[in-house]
Amino acid sequence: MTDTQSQSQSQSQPVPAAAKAPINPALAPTPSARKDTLLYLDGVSRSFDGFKAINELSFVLAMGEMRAIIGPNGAGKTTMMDIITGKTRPDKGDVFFMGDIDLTKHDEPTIAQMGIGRKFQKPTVFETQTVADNLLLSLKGERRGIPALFYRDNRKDRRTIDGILDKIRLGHRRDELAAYLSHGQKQWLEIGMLLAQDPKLLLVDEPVAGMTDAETEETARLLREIAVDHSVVVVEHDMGFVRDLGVKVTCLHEGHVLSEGSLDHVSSDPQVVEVYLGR
Ligand SMILES: Nc1ncnc2c1ncn2[C@@H]1O[C@H](COP(=O)(O)OP(=O)(O)OP(=O)(O)O)[C@@H](O)[C@H]1O
Repeated sequence: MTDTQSQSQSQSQPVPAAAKAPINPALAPTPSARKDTLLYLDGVSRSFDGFKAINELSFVLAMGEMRAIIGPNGAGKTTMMDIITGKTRPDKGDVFFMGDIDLTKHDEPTIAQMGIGRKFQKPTVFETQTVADNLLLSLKGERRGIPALFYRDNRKDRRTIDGILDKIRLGHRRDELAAYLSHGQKQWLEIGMLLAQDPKLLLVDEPVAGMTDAETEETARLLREIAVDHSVVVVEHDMGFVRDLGVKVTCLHEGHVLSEGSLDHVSSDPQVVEVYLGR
């Protein structure tokens, strides 16, 4: 179904009560489409003490795509990320990475090594290390776990770190302790630490919470640049920022997809307005 079709459909039908919003089968992926996807979730459910945090969730991310996930508190956004990264096991459903890797069969460290990097809302940089050493400690490969003190720098790593520093707008702060960065710059450094692991997919949770307006705008630019050669899923409540990302949006509610499409389409969906944007 096209955006226009679903829009006109939602305009011509009465709006169901939000609490009883039906799971829309038109938003479910077709199994044959799985092989060309980076991320493929279908019929995924997960309960906590009988409460369905994720309920028949279907979600498909194309190779190279950046997607924004929105939705009210408790919609299941974090639990969905937890399921993708192996932190939480689904009770049922398919969760595939790169077409044929069944993520439900792997643990968290293995999934991270396979190329799914996650950034939590709160920055967790090493404050007592320099900006460059934070990146060095995050580089993928054999230096993992080697204290920076004993590590002999090499030209290739230095080039990689310089490239990341330029990208995350911190080249001029490379030798300063991370503790002296602003909140926004710490978020960029942590995004850089993800990039240092050379992930295929970045999951980024509320990156602009607590940022200044200027940092928020710069973060949208930064993620758009990163999305040129990475796939990205961004969870965010800041609609101005989501608009600046300029990507397809998925709105979750009660553990499943309520609406999906352009931001204009999703934000004019009466169900989304009722449960989220109109509040
Ligand atoms: N480990 C857990 N044990 C019990 N309930 C949980 C657990 N994890 C999540 N939940 C519940 O599942 C629901 C979905 O939570 P989740 O954190 O995924 O929502 P969210 O969309 O990320 O919300 P927010 O925007 O507030 O971060 C919530 O009602 C939450 O209380």
